[in-house]
Amino acid sequence: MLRSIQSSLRRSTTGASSTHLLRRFYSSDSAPERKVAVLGAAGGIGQPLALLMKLNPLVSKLSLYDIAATPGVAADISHINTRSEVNGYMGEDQLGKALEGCDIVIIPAGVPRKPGMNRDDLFNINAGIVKSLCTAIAKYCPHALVNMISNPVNSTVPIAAEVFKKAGTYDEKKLFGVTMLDVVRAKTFYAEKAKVPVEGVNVPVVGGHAGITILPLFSQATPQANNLSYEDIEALTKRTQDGGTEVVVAKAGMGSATLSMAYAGAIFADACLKGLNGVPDVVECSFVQSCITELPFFASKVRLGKNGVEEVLDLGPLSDYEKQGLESLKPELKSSIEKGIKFVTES
Ligand SMILES: NC(=O)c1ccc[n+]([C@@H]2O[C@H](COP(=O)([O-])OP(=O)(O)OC[C@H]3O[C@@H](n4cnc5c(N)ncnc54)[C@H](O)[C@@H]3O)[C@@H](O)[C@H]2O)c1
Ligand SMILES: O=C(O)C[C@H](O)C(=O)O
Repeated sequence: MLRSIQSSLRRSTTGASSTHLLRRFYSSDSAPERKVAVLGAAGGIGQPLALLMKLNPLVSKLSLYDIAATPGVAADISHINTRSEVNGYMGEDQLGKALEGCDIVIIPAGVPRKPGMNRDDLFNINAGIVKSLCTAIAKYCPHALVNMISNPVNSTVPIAAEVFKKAGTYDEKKLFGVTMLDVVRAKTFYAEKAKVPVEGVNVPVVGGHAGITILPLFSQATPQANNLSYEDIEALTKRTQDGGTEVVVAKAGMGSATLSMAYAGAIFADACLKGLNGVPDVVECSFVQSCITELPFFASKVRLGKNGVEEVLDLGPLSDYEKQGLESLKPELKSSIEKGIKFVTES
């Protein structure tokens, strides 16, 4: 069981050949030392994500930080028989220690949605949390890759960028909004509808991470299914855009996606680790600083390398339906980005 989770973590869009490469070059004995921190580690996402990162043989030190309950989570996870040393840190005065020497910082800290809310309704609380955590990152591990999970991602990523700019540490190659859950959902929904095994499916998802800003590119899905109508594609697009709300409604006041998010976050962090370690051709979708549209941040396929973002890949050929979706999402995404920027520049 443990081995099969580990081997699925080793798999990425690069597929079986990278699994083979990793086995050859990055067994836990020869993998470089990598410290990964999870901020918000005692939360609904934080706990299963910490567990999955503990199972990742590319991690040598796992640092679990939260404002409450981390000693218990860390003690529990530390008994698992894998490579990494686990340490728990609780409260602001331990944040520096949690971050020192980090290669990757994953941030799922902040409040989740309740039914009837949209992601932007979380801005007032989460913007401040993200700002203070990023201020500490700039001070204690300015060279770390940052994987931002806290919502609204369309605004929290620009907030992080502005905090780092103010501190003089901003490197656009190292800041990632985690949109992997949209890809995970698009793959599942597409595989179900096209009746193909999900393991072999890939679907790029571009734009942002809220409602219509989430734009799955089913015209580029692999394998291409001939059995899907225009209406099927419309329905799949809508379901992917509303995937978060589907979970919020089903949880009925008990929060939003945690388990699937932990899975998605672990896959994305694993891809970042592989990139840092020099594994070639690691490509995943992420919300990053971008020139591929007129918007300063945009989610698209990104090639990961030793310094973080190696290349932001362009959108490729879009169907007319996707072209329309792209134009429709721009005003909302632009305003969420500007809201994040202003939160820091005007404070
Ligand atoms: N990017 C995505 O695809 C995606 C998916 C799901 C959820 N989310 C977002 O992730 C965030 C967390 O969701 P959750 O379900 O884990 O929430 P949760 O309430 O279960 O956990 C959040 C954790 O953050 C901690 N926290 C609060 N302030 C903190 C601070 N200053 N420093 C460190 N930790 C702090 C809390 O103590 C708590 O343990 C939410 O904003 C949610 O909307 C994003
Ligand atoms: O929907 C949410 O509020 C959480 C997250 O962004 C998701 O997509 O599941």
